[in-house]
Amino acid sequence: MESNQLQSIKQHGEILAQSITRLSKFYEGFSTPLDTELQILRGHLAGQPNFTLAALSINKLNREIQSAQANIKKYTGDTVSQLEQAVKAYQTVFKQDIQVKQKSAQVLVALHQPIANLFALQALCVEVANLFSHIKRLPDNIDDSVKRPEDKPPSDHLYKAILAELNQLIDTYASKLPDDEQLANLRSKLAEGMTEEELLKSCLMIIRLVVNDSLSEASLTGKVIQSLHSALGSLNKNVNTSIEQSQLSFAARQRTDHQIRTQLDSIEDALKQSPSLETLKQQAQAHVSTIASSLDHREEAEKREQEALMSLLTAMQGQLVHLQKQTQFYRRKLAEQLISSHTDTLTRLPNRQAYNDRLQQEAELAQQSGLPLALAIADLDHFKSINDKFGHAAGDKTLQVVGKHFRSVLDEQDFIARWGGEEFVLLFPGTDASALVEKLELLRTTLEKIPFKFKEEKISISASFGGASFKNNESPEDVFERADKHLYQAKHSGRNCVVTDQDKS
Ligand SMILES: Nc1nc2c(ncn2[C@@H]2O[C@H](COP(=O)(O)OP(=O)(O)OP(=O)(O)O)[C@@H](O)[C@H]2O)c(=O)[nH]1
Repeated sequence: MESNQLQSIKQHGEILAQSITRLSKFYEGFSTPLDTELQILRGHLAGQPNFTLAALSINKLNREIQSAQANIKKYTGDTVSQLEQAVKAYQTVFKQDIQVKQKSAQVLVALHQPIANLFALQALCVEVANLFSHIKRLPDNIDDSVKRPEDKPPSDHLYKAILAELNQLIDTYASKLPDDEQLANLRSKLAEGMTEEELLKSCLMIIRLVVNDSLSEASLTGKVIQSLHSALGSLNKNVNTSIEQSQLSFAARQRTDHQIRTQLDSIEDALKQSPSLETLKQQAQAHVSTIASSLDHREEAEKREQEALMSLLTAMQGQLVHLQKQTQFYRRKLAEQLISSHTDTLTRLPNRQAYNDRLQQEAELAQQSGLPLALAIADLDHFKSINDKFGHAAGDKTLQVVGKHFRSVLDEQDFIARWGGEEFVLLFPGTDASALVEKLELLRTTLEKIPFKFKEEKISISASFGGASFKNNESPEDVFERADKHLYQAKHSGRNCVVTDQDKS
């Protein structure tokens, strides 16, 4: 009997351990503590399962899942910064409108508050959407002083700034919606230039896209997290129920064992004290039948217990499968988001966000190791004329070829990202000031040799470079500013040249 029971517990433990193994595979790499805890849980379920320790382990797992929310926090941060960009652009455009100015300022304050959860993010998105609903009143509301004649595209600083922001937002969404015609049209119209009214309408379209996307991301991620929590909660509840059942069955078995022992003691007493063989026979029969009935009860109870345990394990297995599916979906989604949020859609190079992340890493590494670090900005020369002369598609193609070329010339450890427009930003770990000049010269000279041909016309493309090396305790912003100044000098010295800190001294 005892061995039957052991056998059954062993089988159940094995089923659960198998499910946990599958779950571990899906979670693998998601987070190291999660991997470790799943391994511990597998240990508790291997051989003779220890449900008490397994319950503790599942509680820990619950906590680890919660820490996955830190990732969500990062995505929340990205969404908030996109919303902030959009609100700022909107605020600048409607600067004449006091009401908009006040409301935008309120929304910006709200965007700077800590965001407790995805629902709070959703509320912020709704707030931004409400703010932008003002644009519906655009034709009556917009100040005449900011209107321009239809045929004269505006070219002031503000217009350029909005254009750059819009281009960046379009890049972000183009990868998510590659077949969106409206987005593709908008991209080419932006490159051709547009009136302020058209620009405002484009702003509205992109803003709607950002808000809708943020809302759907927030609700999707919220649903997944909720589902993971509820699945782990049910699992935990089931393990606790199983422990309670085991305790109850143990007590019941103890009671039956006690009854059997009492009956056996009574037989022994009867053997000693019985006056005749006939009486002894009768007493022994009565005791044997009581023992037989106790054993029957015990067997039935064990069968019931086994059935209950089996159905509990089946339910747990179902929950684990559900959990696996959710986790797989969630991991894929996170990976996709991470890649698309760090890649420039046109050149497939890392984008500005990726550059910011990498810059932080490289600056920290350089500080720890004491190795040199340099950065540079590359800006194509007279790029506008390529667009003007050969069309926007030729301009796009040029950016792709140049991006690919720069990447192929650079060493593996060097980093390049598209900063925006016709500008690229580069990081050179372990590169000192003179090596920086050599590397930038190599990029420059090899670029001008690429044979570009548009509409049968051979043209040469060149770029200007501004480079700077990190000095002790210098902030990345200061180094970037210096590189930018050097780039400005390069442009004003006739273009197609490299200017770095070395040229200054
Ligand atoms: N085709 C294409 N053009 C772009 C893209 N992003 C920005 N541009 C264009 O790049 C041009 C940049 O022009 P400018 O800032 O005047 O610079 P430039 O003509 O290179 O002149 P210099 O930098 O002074 O040598 C503008 O016409 C933008 O419309 C893009 O993704 N594709």
